[in-house]
Amino acid sequence: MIHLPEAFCERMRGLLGDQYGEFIASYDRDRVQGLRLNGLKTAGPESSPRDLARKIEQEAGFELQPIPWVRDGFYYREEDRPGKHPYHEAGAYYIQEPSAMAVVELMDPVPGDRVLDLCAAPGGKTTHIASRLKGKGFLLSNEIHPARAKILSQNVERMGVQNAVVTNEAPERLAPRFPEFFDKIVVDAPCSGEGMFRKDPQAADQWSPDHVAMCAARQGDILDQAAGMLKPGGRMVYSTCTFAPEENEGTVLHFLERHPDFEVEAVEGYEGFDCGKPRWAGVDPETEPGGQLARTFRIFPHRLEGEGHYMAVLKKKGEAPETAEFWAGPRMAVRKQMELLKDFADFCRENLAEAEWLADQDSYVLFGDQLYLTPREMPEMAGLKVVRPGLHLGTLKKNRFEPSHALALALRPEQARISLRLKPQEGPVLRYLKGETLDLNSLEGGLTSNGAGKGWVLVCAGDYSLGWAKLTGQIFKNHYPKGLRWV
Ligand SMILES: C[S@@+](CC[C@H](N)C(=O)[O-])C[C@H]1O[C@@H](n2cnc3c(N)ncnc32)[C@H](O)[C@@H]1O
Repeated sequence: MIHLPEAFCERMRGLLGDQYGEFIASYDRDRVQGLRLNGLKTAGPESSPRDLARKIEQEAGFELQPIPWVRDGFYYREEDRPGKHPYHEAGAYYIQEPSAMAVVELMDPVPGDRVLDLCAAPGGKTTHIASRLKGKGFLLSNEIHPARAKILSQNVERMGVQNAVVTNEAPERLAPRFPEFFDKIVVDAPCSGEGMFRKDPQAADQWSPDHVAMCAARQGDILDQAAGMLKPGGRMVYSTCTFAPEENEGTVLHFLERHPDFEVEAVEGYEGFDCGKPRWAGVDPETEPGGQLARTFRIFPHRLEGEGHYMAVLKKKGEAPETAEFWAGPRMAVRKQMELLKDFADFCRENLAEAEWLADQDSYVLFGDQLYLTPREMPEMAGLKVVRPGLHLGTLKKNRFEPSHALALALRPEQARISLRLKPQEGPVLRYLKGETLDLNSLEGGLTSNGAGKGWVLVCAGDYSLGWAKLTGQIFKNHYPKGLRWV
């Protein structure tokens, strides 16, 4: 039984009126659990999300039910524990609270967009955006807290994202660097977390009216910085996981007062979503210009199977400028270092089935001996705290190239010359995740070799790449990173 703060209950009673009983009763029910399929890993040209979910159900023994407002989202049963399955390590899906999945659905990023996720850790919205971008366009995922930025980067890696850069900056340091740069921005703001009380009872202990007021002030500051980074005509989604009107309608109302170049866009929600509540922010809906706050969305736990969320789709008036300028500096420098990339080129020829990694040399960047593939559209980043400048390809060692774990996760099985597809549930895949050496003689099938008998092997759980092993004779030397190994 969760202990809810008395002042919170009082306020919700006043706001919800005769719905309060149902609302408060929802805290006694088990919370619903959701996962979102990773379109970067599961995208087959002919498969619908439901077909892919059926396949995962059969292979992993889960029971999945569609989340109605999310194309790739599914409810799962707690006892299936998908977070402890090899498919989770392979980035086949991301575990995410179902109502939180609505944010990126409303934002609707499309391949080629330049997107900023300003408050991004641990990466729910970022990995959703990346899945929608399908590797095309540019995603800047930022997180202010260093430790959380690291976790964000690890999740970006696990999901096999190629075109995202992760930074660890305060919004006010990013804003002057990217004036009117992004097509879309998500501000999933730090908030008082009233929608998290079931998941995280500690959030209830930390709640206070002063904390709500502090969050509202901070949200306004973050939104002000974000506003300058959005192109005219661009779309910004503001969201919180709290019910407090000060942090929702109130924050949006004051933002619109300060930024008359923005308006709330009229987009379609899902039938169970509630409208924003202007009156809760002290605004008479009859007199509010354009009824804008009523075009924002609320998800309540007693009305839908989710913990609760608030979302506003904000549009910057005007037309996007035609021109786009990109940074060319370090790429030119890398060109001069092409002979250093020779070992990488040899690695690709010997171990990858497709030479596509060599095609776009302008995007390779070296940091010391670490080689990265940066998004084509990466802007000037010098002077910013960059946690991940793009896809980490590997390390240039003396006369050889050692591929990174991130590269393994970004490849599909058919892109490797030798791949080992292990059954997702059985002994060998678990032994691989524990860091053990595998012996070809003890494995039943699963090895696909395109002519090569030795070299780097892409180890997969079913159809999803998990990591590297090195095959010599009959032995697969395990290269699953030590820090990730299962115990
Ligand atoms: C609601 S969480 C983001 C969740 C994330 N979008 C996701 O989907 O996984 C808000 C994040 O904002 C960060 N944050 C805290 N203060 C901030 C500030 N002043 N500016 C920007 N971000 C801040 C927090 O560290 C936290 O990671």
